[in-house]
Amino acid sequence: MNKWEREWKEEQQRVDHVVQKISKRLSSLVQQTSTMRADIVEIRNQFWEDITVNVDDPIEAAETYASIKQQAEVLSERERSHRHVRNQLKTLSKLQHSPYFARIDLKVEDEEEAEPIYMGVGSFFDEESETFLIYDWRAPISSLYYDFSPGEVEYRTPEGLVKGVMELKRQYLIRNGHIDSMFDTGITIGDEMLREALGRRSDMQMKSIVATIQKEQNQIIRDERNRLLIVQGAAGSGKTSVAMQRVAYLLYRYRDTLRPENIVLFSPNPLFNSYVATVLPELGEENMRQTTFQEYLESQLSKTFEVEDPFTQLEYILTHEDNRSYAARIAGITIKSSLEFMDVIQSYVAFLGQQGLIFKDIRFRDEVLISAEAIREKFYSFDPALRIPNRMRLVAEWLIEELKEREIQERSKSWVEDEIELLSKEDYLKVYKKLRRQKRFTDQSFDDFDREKEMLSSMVVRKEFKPLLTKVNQFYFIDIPAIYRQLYTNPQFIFELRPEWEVPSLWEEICVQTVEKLKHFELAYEDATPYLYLKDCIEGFRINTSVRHVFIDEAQDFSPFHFAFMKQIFPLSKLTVLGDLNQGLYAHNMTDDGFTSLLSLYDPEETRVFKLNRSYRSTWPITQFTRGMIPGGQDIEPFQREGSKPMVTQVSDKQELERKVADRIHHLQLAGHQTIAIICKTAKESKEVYTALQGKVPLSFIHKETTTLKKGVVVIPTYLAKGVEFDAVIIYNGSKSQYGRESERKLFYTSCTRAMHELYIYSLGEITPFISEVSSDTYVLERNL
Ligand SMILES: Nc1ncnc2c1ncn2[C@@H]1O[C@H](COP(=O)(O)OP(=O)(O)OP(=O)(O)O)[C@@H](O)[C@H]1O
Repeated sequence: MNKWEREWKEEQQRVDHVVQKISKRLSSLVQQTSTMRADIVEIRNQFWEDITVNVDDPIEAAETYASIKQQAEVLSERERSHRHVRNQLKTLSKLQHSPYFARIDLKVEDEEEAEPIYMGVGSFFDEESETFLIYDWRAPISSLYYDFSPGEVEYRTPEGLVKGVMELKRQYLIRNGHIDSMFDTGITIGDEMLREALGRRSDMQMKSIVATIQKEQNQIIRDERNRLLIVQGAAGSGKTSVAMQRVAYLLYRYRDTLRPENIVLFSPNPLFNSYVATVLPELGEENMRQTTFQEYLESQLSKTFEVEDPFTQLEYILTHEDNRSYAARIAGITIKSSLEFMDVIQSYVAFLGQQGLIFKDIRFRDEVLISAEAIREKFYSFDPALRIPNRMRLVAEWLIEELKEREIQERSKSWVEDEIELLSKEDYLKVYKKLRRQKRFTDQSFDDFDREKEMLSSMVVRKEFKPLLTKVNQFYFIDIPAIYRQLYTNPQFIFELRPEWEVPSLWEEICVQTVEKLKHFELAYEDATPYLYLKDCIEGFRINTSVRHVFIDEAQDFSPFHFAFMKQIFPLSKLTVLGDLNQGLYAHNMTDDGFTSLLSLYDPEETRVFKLNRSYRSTWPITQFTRGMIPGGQDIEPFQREGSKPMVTQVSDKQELERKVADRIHHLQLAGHQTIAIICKTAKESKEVYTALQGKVPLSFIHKETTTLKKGVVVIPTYLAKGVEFDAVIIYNGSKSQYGRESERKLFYTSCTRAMHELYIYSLGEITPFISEVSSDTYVLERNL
């Protein structure tokens, strides 16, 4: 047995020892939880029995209160401990199979001997030996593993800086308590381990990367200082992975104060949400709140409008270029996404503070109770120095008082009597009981009838008025759609608001288009955020203060306006923004100013920008090929993982194309690939391809309502494939006619970069210039003409 084999054996013995300890602890914890649960149930049942409620005597009432409070505290303390034990159980069950993935031997300054530190997805403290048999990967000491190679090291703890020497850095792959592989690593976290992790086939769920986090990724994961973190990373550089590990890190680091519901992740589509949903549970943490910006918009606007989603907008951009109104629509998207447009709205709001607000009549049974004009007058009678939302609150209070008076007047109207006739027996009984309670019913009093009638009419009127009062409290009397529309009804109006604004040439047409849509209660995607912003400026911002961390993935799809709006609604939150400007698909990011506008929103002292240039997803040949398509692509570092060159096949007719693609799918399946995507430019093309291939190969069609990805072959438009990866990718038609415009370059690049192991591009007719420009050594060309 050589030295390495001996060491391997000793390591396996340690694994066995640790696993045994974990099993022992697990059984005692299981025992503990069941006792705890029984305790809690018992306390809950006895809660009221142990307390004598006496509220008549103030001294006794105070005692009762103290006793309730004490019982509640005991209960909540027990529940907390129960939760804690349950979490421990969850972590230990994971550690039992794979207790750790790395070890470092650290000799701390002034100490004689090096101490081995083992790292896993959670920590395990052995009470017998009073040592940590496993350290959590997020503990301060574990940072050494990610940040240093063997040699001199230092790390920060709450007590201060610790210096020392790392004598060994070792990695393991342990499955079911068995060491499958083990490497000693030098400079970075071993490429062998990484290669092995990246070489695996995709199974439609994102994985945790804790064992192989790279130094530059670790910095982002552990950053605690900055309010705004921007991560600009190449396709496949680990942005989403970093975001997920960062959430896990924050939940650990601030475990006493931060709960998963205080963190929100905005992702590009619901499919992506389900793709990443398993990462945190794999790390023993609960998922943060996941949503899409569209979901937020809908929650605020869907009662009033049919809100267009970003995919429909993109579908329009990609398929309607011959449309007469196309240029104005694109110009409108660009303008309405800019920070300048936010300034326009602010000027408009200032204007509205003086004049121009539009209100709705408050009507009741086809009669105007309070006219829009009266509300308008009231509003402008308040001190103009007060902000609009404050004046609106005063208007609402005034309206409620007015309505209360009207309510009394209404009781004597004839419709009330008719309604009383229609009342049910239960309603009568209610009134009767109420009168009795009030002791107003006498046995033979002659006015009993009048009292009953009075009460019945007030009941009938109140019931009808209640929704009116609720609506007033919710500011329904303000006509926000009309106010937003007013901004566009007269194209000259904007010059009055901001004479210095350089109004684009197509502004008139943009106005016509916007008004037309609004008339039908349709809100274009580019209008949704400006509309909400205007609404919030008038009604007051619906801010969320419980959210402490907002993550935005695929952030290149957010406009400067979106970012500024996000800052308003999450005022106490830190922001982690991850994106790749080369994958920007939407019209609003064609201006290419990147994250400059976002940077302008935060203090530079509290901001940090990270760049991730190493790309991990695809094999070396695929990244070599794709990086040639984009400006600055030479800075992307492909990861050394072998594979075949992408293949570009040119065909001359549709049948040939269908046949070739079907054949390719068979080959890929035979080669064992589990996830194969046929990526199309649009939903329209996806549908056609799906119809053409159906029956030839088993496949599923992914559309914007699809929420989970399954293994197998999928036909998918690029914008839904964003952020996701596949073993093999087929670009259905990478021809010049499909991807000929400069604005389609990023779309094409995004599609190609979804491939992990193999990439095939077919082209019906002339090949897209985005390929012809790339060095011909990076791909294999096949012409079937
Ligand atoms: N340190 C790492 N160790 C192991 N795998 C990694 C590491 N970093 C990234 N990966 C893998 O690389 C692939 C791409 O990662 P991820 O999806 O996070 O990248 P991305 O930058 O968000 O990509 P894109 O912008 O193209 O959607 C994933 O399979 C991920 O598991």
